[in-house]
Formats: sequence, structure tokens, C-alpha cells
Amino acid sequence: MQAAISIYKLTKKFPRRGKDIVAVQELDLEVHSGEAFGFIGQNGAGKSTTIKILTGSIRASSGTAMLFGTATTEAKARLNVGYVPENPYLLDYLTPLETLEMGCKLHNQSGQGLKKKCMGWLERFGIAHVAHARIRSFSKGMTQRTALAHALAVNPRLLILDEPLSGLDPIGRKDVVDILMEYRKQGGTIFFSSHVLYDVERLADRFGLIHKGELKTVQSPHELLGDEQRFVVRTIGEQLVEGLEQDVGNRWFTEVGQVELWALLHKLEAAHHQVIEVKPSLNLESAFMKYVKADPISSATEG
Ligand SMILES: Nc1ncnc2c1ncn2[C@@H]1O[C@H](COP(=O)(O)OP(=O)(O)OP(=O)(O)O)[C@@H](O)[C@H]1O
Repeated sequence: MQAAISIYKLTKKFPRRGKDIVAVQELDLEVHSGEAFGFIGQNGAGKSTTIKILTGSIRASSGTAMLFGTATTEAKARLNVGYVPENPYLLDYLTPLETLEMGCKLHNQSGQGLKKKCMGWLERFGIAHVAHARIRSFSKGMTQRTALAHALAVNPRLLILDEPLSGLDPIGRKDVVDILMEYRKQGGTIFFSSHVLYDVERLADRFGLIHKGELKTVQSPHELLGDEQRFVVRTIGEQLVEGLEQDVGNRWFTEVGQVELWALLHKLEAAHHQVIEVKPSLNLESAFMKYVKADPISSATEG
């Protein structure tokens, strides 16, 4: 099957007096058609620069990037590619409905059902009630929802999303993750960046970690977490159970590894404890820290 994204020895340098800033360095990556790929890294790691090259907003200094076999420097590579940049710049004198209709037309989609289809996407993103309002009056979250609805309305064969959940409240983030998972289940391909892993952990089939412009590792969530997955268990009960720590009153908690979890749950059942939460405590964020010594202020390398 043809790769949705093929990147080979991609390098981007930004000229600066003295030493150039190397935002992306010799990056090799292939994203398969039908997969959801999370591109993660700290602030300034090189995620947006890579995405801007993929979407043709900027040119690479060297190396190649292709979408479905077409170089990203060619306009036709972007046909039926839905893109939401980190800070979407929508024409603020248009309405969401006009924005979606215009986007579809740019991707050669028109016809009788267009308005209905666009309204359907605005409904899905919870902004149908402002379909005819000017975007200029919108909050960041509503603008983000409009941009995401626009990206999905074009019947994308690939979605490229730079920090897709930024600016959204927790309910909005969940809504968007659900919509993206649905798109993915229907065979869509997603390439998204994030520096906050919590919300997107369940979305990706594979994650690539970029740090200071270099791709450090590409792994599935399962590979990353391995056997080290741990769980926080919270209960309510009257009886003392070995291994549990008292929280407040008759509330208890503990942290156990995956292999001990079942035994603990059986013990809790026998002691008539009500389990109120079982939550993974080692998330991808901490797993990735093994690959990257977290810098309080990260920056690109200098070349
Ligand atoms: N136009 C530019 N001119 C000069 N330097 C730039 C430019 N764009 C990006 N950089 C630098 O390149 C490096 C990578 O930036 P990039 O925006 O790609 O990071 P990022 O991983 O997307 O970070 P964030 O999560 O903060 O968006 C940073 O050091 C940044 O300052």
C-alpha cells in the first residue's frame, strides 16, 4: 500500500546571524495509509516546522517530503488533505458555513448536497447554532471547532492536525477525539502533533518522538508502555486491606503493577470494598521521558 506520508532526510534550517537554527534534522519517517500517527515533542522540538513543510507552507532546506507519492512542493499533493494549523487563520468576515463551503469547493467538491453536508459537520462539532455568525466574534475554541469541521468536510484522505486539541475545553477535547477516532475507524489517515499527551494517547496507532529536530523513536503505545504499566486504584470500604493506604475516612488508594492488579481486585471484592477508580498511572508522557531528558526550556539545535 502506498504511504500517506514519506519523509526522507528532511532538514530545515532557519538562517540566523552567527549560527543557523536547525529546526528539523535529517528526519526519516513513513506514515501508512489508514493509520493515526502522533507526532510528539516538547515546545520548539520541530513539529510545526515539519507540518508546515508537509502542507507546503514552507520549503525544506534539504531532503524530501511526499504525500501519497507527490512532493509537498506541488499543489496537487494537498488535494483532499484536511489541515488545521496550530493557530488556524480563518477569514474572520466569513461565517462557518461559508468557510466550509469554500473549503469544499477548493477541493473540487460542489453540488446540491454541499450545504447540507457542511451543516452536518457544523452540527457534529457543536457549532451549527452559529453557522451564520461572523467568525470574528468567535472564541478560540469555536474557531478551532470551525477549522476542524472545515478539515473533515473536504472528505480528506489525510488529516494533518497541528495541536488539534489546543484551545478546547475538556468536553470539547473529548468530542474532537471521538470524531477523530470515528474518522480513523472509517479508514482515514491522521497525522497529528501534540506536546500534551494526556488527551491523545488513545488516538494514535504509533507515536514518533521528536526532540531538538531529531526523531528519537517511533513506537506503538503498547511498545512504549511495555510491562511497566501501573494503575492507581481507589476504593471505599470499612475493612483494612493489606497494601491500601487510607485517603480520607473510609476512602483508600494504592498503586500496583499490571500483574498484581487482578489479585488486588479479588482481595477488594472479598473485603467488600467498592472500587471507585482504576486508572493507568504511567502514561506515555512519563514513558517518553526515558528517551528524552526533559529540558525546562527546550530549543532547536544550532548548526
Ligand atoms: N520562521 C522561523 N524563523 C526562525 N526560527 C524558527 C522559525 N520557525 C520555527 N523556528 C524555530 O525552530 C524550532 C522548532 O520550532 P517548531 O515551531 O517547529 O517547534 P514545535 O515542536 O512545533 O513547538 P510548539 O509545540 O511550541 O509549537 C524552534 O527553535 C523555533 O524557534
